[in-house]
Amino acid sequence: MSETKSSVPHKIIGVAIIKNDLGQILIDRRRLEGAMGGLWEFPGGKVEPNETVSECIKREIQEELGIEIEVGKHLLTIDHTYTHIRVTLTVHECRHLSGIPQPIECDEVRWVNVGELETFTFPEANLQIIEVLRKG
Ligand SMILES: Nc1nc2c([nH]c(=O)n2[C@H]2C[C@H](O)[C@@H](COP(=O)(O)OP(=O)(O)OP(=O)(O)O)O2)c(=O)[nH]1
Ligand SMILES: [Mg+2]
Repeated sequence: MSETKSSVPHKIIGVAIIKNDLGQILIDRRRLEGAMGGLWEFPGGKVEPNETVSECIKREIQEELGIEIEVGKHLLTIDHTYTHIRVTLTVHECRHLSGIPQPIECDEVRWVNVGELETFTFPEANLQIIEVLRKG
């Protein structure tokens, strides 16, 4: 008998590729304590019950960074299984509207050029996102 079902929890994550007027992208560094601590990521978080992915992204970005964004079109979806969790990253392009990003729920935030992304350490699942952005 083959074992095909994974027993780790599965979460749907809304992920924002937020661009400013200079074409830079906003990244944040996850808190040192906790899962994937210290790694850089694109802002976002878990989709709550009765919430669309777009609603989730807008809410998470307001909660985590204190800024207003416009959630734009879907860019890609990545399904990835880590040792303790399986995530489905639903990635949307977003536009920065107002506010200066604050590291409210993370250690650091930065605007970076697409070409600089490879110099930061991201979770494994992000390699595909960065590849798409570099080609974009
Ligand atoms: N936001 C975000 N999460 C990512 C990225 N890449 C990646 O593997 N993840 C994973 C890390 C986590 O397992 C999961 C995001 O969950 P999270 O715990 O940060 O969710 P959250 O913001 O709702 O946080 P919390 O309220 O549960 O603390 O997705 C990414 O680029 N951005
Ligand atoms: Mg988050």
